[in-house]
Amino acid sequence: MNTHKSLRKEIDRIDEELVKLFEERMNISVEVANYKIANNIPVFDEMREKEVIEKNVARISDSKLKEYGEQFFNHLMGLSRHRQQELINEERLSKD
Ligand SMILES: C=C(O[C@@H]1C=C(C(=O)O)C=C[C@H]1O)C(=O)O
Repeated sequence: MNTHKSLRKEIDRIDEELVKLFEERMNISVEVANYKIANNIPVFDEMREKEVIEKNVARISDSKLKEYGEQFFNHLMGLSRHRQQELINEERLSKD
């Protein structure tokens, strides 16, 4: 197999793991949304998001990747918040 092909195979293997973890994380976020709905808690928690970024960026060993890691987590949490808001909106509509 040529190098490009074999590297893409490695990326495919990593993506497969990422997708599982992404789905798992988003499903937990849905559970958090249900807790927030039941307890009337806002979706966005700035302090928690700062903690998540700080903790995880510190885990990245390559200093050149830290900025990318920060963006990755910002995007990930943005999607998580978006999904939570979608559920909250659906819940509100179902009560109208
Ligand atoms: C999942 C939560 O909701 C939001 C999304 C977060 C995340 O995806 O990690 C973190 C904080 C909140 O802004 C939470 O409050 O824990």
